[in-house]
Amino acid sequence: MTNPIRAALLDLDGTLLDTVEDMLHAGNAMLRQAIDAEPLRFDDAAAMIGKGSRNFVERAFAVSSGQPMDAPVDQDQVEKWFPVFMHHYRVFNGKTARRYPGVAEGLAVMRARGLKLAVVTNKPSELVRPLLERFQLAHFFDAFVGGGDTPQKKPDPQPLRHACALMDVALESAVMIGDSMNDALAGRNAGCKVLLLPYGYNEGHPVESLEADAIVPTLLDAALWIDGYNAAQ
Ligand SMILES: O=C(O)COP(=O)(O)O
Ligand SMILES: [Mg+2]
Repeated sequence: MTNPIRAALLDLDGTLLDTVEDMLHAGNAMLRQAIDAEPLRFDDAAAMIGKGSRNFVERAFAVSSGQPMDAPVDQDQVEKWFPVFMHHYRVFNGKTARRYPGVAEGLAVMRARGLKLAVVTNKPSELVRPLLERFQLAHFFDAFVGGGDTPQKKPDPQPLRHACALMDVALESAVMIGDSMNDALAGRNAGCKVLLLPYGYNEGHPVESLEADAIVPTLLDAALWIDGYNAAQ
């Protein structure tokens, strides 16, 4: 029985847009106010992105006090300063971000083939559409699922299920395209195909070490991989 791919679920940070500096600036503005700490470095911030903004704030406090990023931190402090981080994040959202090569081209090919497209990101939901509009990408998408739209975030499959329900597509007919273990695990757990891009943020777990149907260099290559897959069905 044939089962062509009818929908693509796209991760945002590290897949569509390079957003490290937005998060780095917001994190450092918060840390300056909270504990007058040494600023986070670019490489630290890149490794800390993946499990949503509250987790980024926890990691910011851990790293700025010289701990490994997933060391336990004072949750009262996180509770207090998370809204301050979000205030700065709203201000910086998209200011220093950039589109990765092949993104608009890849999305255009997927749309031309009739695929439904959703963004499935752990970035807080309120920031998702304004950011994609700023980069002229929002119009490609049928659905937007961000952090807070489902009780659980990636790597839980919940947000992928929600996106497929919104688009009326079976999970088995969808491919999750992302940059990290959160995307790979969520995709596998949901029963989707998984494509990974090597240029994003992987929390120290290179995409080569993750379970996927393929690693593709750009989103345009992802679109061509889907063409090849569907032609073979
Ligand atoms: O906000 C994050 O931590 C990661 O967002 P992403 O799911 O779009 O990679
Ligand atoms: Mg990502």
